[in-house]
Amino acid sequence: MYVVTAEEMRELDRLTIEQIGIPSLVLMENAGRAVAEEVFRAAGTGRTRWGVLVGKGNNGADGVVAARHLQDAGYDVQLLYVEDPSLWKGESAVQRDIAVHYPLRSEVYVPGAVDWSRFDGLIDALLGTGSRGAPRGPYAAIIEEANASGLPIAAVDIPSGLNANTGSLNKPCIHAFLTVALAFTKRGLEQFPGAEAAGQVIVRRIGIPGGLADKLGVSTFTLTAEEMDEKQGLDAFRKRRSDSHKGSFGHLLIAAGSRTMSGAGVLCTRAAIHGGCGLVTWALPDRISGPLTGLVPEAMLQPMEDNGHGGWSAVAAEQLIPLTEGKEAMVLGPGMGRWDGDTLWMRAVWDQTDVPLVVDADGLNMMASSGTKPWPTRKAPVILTPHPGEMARLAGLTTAEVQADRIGLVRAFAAERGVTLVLKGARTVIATPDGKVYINRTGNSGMAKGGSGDVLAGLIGSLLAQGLHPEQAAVIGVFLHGQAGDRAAADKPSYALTASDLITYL
Ligand SMILES: NC(=O)C1=CN([C@@H]2O[C@H](COP(=O)(O)OP(=O)(O)OC[C@H]3O[C@@H](n4cnc5c(N)ncnc54)[C@H](OP(=O)(O)O)[C@@H]3O)[C@@H](O)[C@H]2O)[C@@H](O)CC1
Ligand SMILES: Nc1ncnc2c1ncn2[C@@H]1O[C@H](COP(=O)(O)OP(=O)(O)O)[C@@H](O)[C@H]1O
Ligand SMILES: [K+]
Repeated sequence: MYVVTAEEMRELDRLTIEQIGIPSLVLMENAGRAVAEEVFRAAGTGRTRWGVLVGKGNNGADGVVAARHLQDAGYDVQLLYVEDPSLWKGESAVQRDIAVHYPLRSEVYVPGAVDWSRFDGLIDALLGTGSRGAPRGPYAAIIEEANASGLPIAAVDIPSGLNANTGSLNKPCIHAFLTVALAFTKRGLEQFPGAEAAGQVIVRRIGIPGGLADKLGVSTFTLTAEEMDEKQGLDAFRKRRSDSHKGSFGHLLIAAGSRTMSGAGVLCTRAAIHGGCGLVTWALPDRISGPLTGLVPEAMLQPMEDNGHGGWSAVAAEQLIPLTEGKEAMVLGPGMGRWDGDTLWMRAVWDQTDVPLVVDADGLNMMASSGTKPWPTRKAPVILTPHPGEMARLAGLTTAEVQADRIGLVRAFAAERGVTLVLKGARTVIATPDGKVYINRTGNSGMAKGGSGDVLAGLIGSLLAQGLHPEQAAVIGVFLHGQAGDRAAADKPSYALTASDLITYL
């Protein structure tokens, strides 16, 4: 499903009106009716007294249309114009005049003078994709009063105050239980905290052809079931040929684990096996290999030169590099720890191997320690799987700066570095080197626990080793990882979920 920016949405509106010839008022009528239908579906015949907060732009005009349809359905509707509508122009003025003749009841908002107990719910038609910066003047005041009223709020297109492109919230911002996104969902509705402020997001067609988004070059998508099956080939990938053997499904090398973080290696290796690859070799410091023998009986262990404390510092890059021969992919980083000179070590592995590579955790930190100058593009593909803290180190930003515009950041970073980038956290985003971005919707907060990321790295490595394209491996890996979390959370309380459960439910 396409995900658009405010600018893309305006362009899609314009193309539909000017090139296809659908009048703007028709789109508006479709939009307002769709909002009314969704509010009616949510509120039923129990909550029938609705206040509609109307701004002066097209978002407000959509709200007036919705008010008409709700009144027709038997609701008791009241328009609250945020400013005196007598000066309004264009389609807002058209809708205002229709409201007079319809008639709809209306009043002009006076701060502090609204008796909110008159309503069972509110429709937020204050600001949409034409909004700039934090809501000002009476817009700010009415948003604060509406939130404080405790009434359920349904937002038209986006909650007013939301940054439609990033998902960050201006002060104040409407907190809705339902958002009816018109024509396409917006980036800001798909990333937190915007996703929280939006409540349930329902996308309704309003007459803008879906194919127009493709023509315009919209390249951000949510991972729906359709996207997974038809475009990413999830179903096809899951079917294993009857005459296959372990050699058919690739051999993965994992460099992971050290004395205090041996579990990271265990989880990564187990996840790789459950992810379907034929053979897994786990390289680990010699001292910890003894105690771990048998913990993952399906994997082959490759004990490495030990630093005397179960760490990696004594392993020369030249000892790891030959192990990549005959392997279809490598995962490097989970639980490896850090040591003096590890950045150069990592750089040697980067330069001197030609297996597809998944870099996670300490592998990412080793890269970040060399500064923000991009490393040369490898011959074989690279997938980086940072959480926001690791991403901040890689990009030379603060974590807050990373989170402020996750989609914009990953798209630019993946293109600049020529890598596939998986920025983890609720609504993980995946960017490809050629400019596509996918937003994942599976997963839950039960997965916010140490070890979940190690499982993801092993799973993505497993898919790469099976020959999937890096884009497919990253997208399918993230989707299945979250789906496993959701299946586990359906069987037990999410607080009790463990990283090991993710593997069981893959
Ligand atoms: N045919 C179409 O185009 C279709 C459009 N559709 C609908 O239109 C919506 C977009 O409408 P839009 O472009 O008119 O902008 P909108 O979000 O209503 O508000 C802009 C107004 O608010 C003001 N304003 C801005 N920022 C502000 C702030 N921070 N604080 C206070 N005021 C602020 C700004 O005034 P200004 O500051 O410029 O004087 C301007 O007048 C879209 O989300 C969808 O619902 C659908 O019906 C489908 C067909
Ligand atoms: N609230 C959440 N909703 C969905 N997924 C989550 C949530 N919190 C964490 N996750 C997922 O769990 C994993 C955690 O990875 P990471 O932070 O690297 O943990 P660790 O390094 O401890 O294994 C990521 O895939 C992340 O997207
Ligand atoms: K709105």
